[in-house]
Amino acid sequence: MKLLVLNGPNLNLLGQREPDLYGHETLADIENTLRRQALDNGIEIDFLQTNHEGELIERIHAARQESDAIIINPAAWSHTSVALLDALNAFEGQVVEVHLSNIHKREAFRHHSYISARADGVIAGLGSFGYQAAMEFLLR
Ligand SMILES: O=C(O)[C@@H]1C=C(O)[C@@H](O)[C@H](O)C1
Repeated sequence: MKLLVLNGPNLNLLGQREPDLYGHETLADIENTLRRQALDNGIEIDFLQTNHEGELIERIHAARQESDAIIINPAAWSHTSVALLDALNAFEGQVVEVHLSNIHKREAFRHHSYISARADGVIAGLGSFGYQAAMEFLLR
């Protein structure tokens, strides 16, 4: 399996940004944990974090030929982006949506995610374990 892990805007600040909500681990910490989990399970893994919506969309387009499954934390674009939903609707593999925080316990504008209309599974509020749980789901 070739797994693609995508992270949206401001997640490059993990560890510094609102740690009470998003934790103290850096994105590099999270990616390193996932890299080890992937190695232990014999799967290829690739990562992209971007603050540019078009770059994320174009990486999803490329994944149509390159990746078997996607784990995505769309961050704020969860709540705004039909374009990102449309890109994921053009991807035929499994998609798991991850949110570090429980978006349903937060501001009302975070309660809806456009991406959930495409996701095969949605994980929210488990912190960085959500990414690991998503990989376990895809490996089952
Ligand atoms: O919990 C998270 O990982 C999500 C991350 C963000 O940056 C927010 O904009 C989302 O609303 C929640």
